[in-house]
Amino acid sequence: MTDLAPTPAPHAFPAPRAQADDDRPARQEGCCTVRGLVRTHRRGRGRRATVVRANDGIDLDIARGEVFGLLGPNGAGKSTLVRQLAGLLRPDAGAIDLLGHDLVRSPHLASRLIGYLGQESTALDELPVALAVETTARLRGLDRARARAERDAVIEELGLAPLADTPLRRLSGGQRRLACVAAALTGDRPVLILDEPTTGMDPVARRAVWAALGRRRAEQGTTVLLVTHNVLEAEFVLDRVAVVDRGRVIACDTPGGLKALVADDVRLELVWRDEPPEDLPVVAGLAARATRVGRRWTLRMPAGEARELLGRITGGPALAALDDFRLTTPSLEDVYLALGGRGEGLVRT
Ligand SMILES: Nc1ncnc2c1ncn2[C@@H]1O[C@H](COP(=O)(O)OP(=O)(O)OP(=O)(O)O)[C@@H](O)[C@H]1O
Repeated sequence: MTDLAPTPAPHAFPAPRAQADDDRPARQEGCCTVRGLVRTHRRGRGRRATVVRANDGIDLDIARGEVFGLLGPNGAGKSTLVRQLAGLLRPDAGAIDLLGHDLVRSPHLASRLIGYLGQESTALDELPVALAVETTARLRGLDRARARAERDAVIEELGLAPLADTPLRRLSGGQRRLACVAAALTGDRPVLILDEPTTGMDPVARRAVWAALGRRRAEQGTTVLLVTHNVLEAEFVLDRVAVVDRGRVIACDTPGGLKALVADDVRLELVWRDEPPEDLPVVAGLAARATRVGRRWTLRMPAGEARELLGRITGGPALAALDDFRLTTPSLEDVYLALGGRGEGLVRT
């Protein structure tokens, strides 16, 4: 497949309140400020123990009403960061201000301000979906009538009505995740922190989640902090994104602003039927520059060079070894690679 056009957005969020005309959210009142955050984990026991610097001096500024993302591969330090913001993990050093509160000194305040969805949430597994949502709402301080009203609304909103009476442990992975998102959305929290909320979900469920978050942002000014390693989602749903690698923020901007860093380039993807024919000079010349995932080679280069290369590949013997190729405008993944990030942990579907 050849595709020179940018992929269309599957879902566009409603604009945040007071958004500017360009795609850059207007600078609003601060929601969360992080300065110099350091958190280490000890791995192993005894003399063999090593220390992992999971967050290595993180600075962030998140505005109210913003949908802000943390993008990075496995082990980059995203969950460690959001668990500190949610008051579940104490930083070794640094400061976190959330809506004017010092969360390092008073981590217990986080649970009153934040609706948090962690990567693993098994606490609700034995409960039917409706009761899990209602219980979460009650735990977050809603009276019974309001908790039930929120339960019914969010179950409807996320299309969970047919599963309302099914215990979470009997659901598929994606359905279970959707039920956990439903629970996380209850309780009118001004800030939602969701760690890979759409993992395992089909496109319909994902769209329902993005719509629900967009609605809360548009109607209540809710601030949303999302963790993802899905570069496509990051492009479509986030106002701004911090690219995290090895415990550090290596870039932070709007998806458009980040992509401008590599705007003069295009991305060339080559999918080989079998082993790439590296004995052919044109292929051998690309081998060292390509990022390889299985039989897929990805390269970023100026548009003219890509056209010339494709001409040589498709006009010569290399064509017989080629299963598919694709020429596209750069994505956040290209930005990530250009910044020195490791691309193999990122998801593109
Ligand atoms: N409880 C822990 N004990 C020891 N090491 C940990 C612990 N939690 C995280 N780590 C390590 O800290 C680093 C950052 O992990 P973290 O879970 O924050 O990354 P992540 O970006 O959220 O990854 P993923 O996308 O896989 O969820 C990794 O090297 C990880 O192995």
